[in-house]
Amino acid sequence: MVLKLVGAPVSTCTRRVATVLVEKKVPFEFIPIDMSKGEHKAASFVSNQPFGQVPYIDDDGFILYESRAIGRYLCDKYPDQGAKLVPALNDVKGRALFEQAASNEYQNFDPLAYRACFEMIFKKRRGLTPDPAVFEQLITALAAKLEAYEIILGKQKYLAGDEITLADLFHIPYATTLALAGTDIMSKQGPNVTRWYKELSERPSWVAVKDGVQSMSSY
Ligand SMILES: N[C@@H](CCC(=O)N[C@@H](CS)C(=O)NCC(=O)O)C(=O)O
Repeated sequence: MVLKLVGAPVSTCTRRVATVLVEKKVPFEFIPIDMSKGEHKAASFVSNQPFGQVPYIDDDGFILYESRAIGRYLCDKYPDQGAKLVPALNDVKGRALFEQAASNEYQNFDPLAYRACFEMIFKKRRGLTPDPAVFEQLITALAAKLEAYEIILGKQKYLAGDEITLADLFHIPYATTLALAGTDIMSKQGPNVTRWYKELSERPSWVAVKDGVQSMSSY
């Protein structure tokens, strides 16, 4: 049975998963959830995603949520299909460097990037008033983190080495949404971050889903 991706077409986390599905060339059926109607809080949804957040996948009855966990699952299930994205299990050092880079995304990049996007974009959707001063503080803090990225990416092509991994791809949804929030931080931090961000934002898997996820029946 074809894998089902249950999510919202332009949610950042749903598009994170869809990007990996496209990278791994996994056909999927997209089941859209209308968050404006609160469908993600309905009992039928919460029975599969107890936090009432999109997305989750239904892989022939196997239910999994958390976008990054889904990405890892897809790479483990389809190691020889599509882009590799995660070092092999027996590549102990490669695996450790991948997890180091993935932690950077989750701990150093995502909290600040998410809050900056929340301040200028998501607040408006909820009828709240953005605070540009808070946004600027967050962007200043994020710029300090990106100074470390500039050093890392000056020594290697990607965050975990010279091969692209999930750790790079996981950044794309919020890195690109930052531009919509009104900052060019990803393009002016330094030549290495600029080069890395440009490549990620133009990656075909992201281009295929960035304007809204749709089912993919074949590749
Ligand atoms: N850590 C979760 C976060 C999921 C998440 O926050 N999803 C957002 C949309 S991108 C959501 O459903 N927000 C609604 C809510 O939290 O009530 C993941 O990576 O899947």
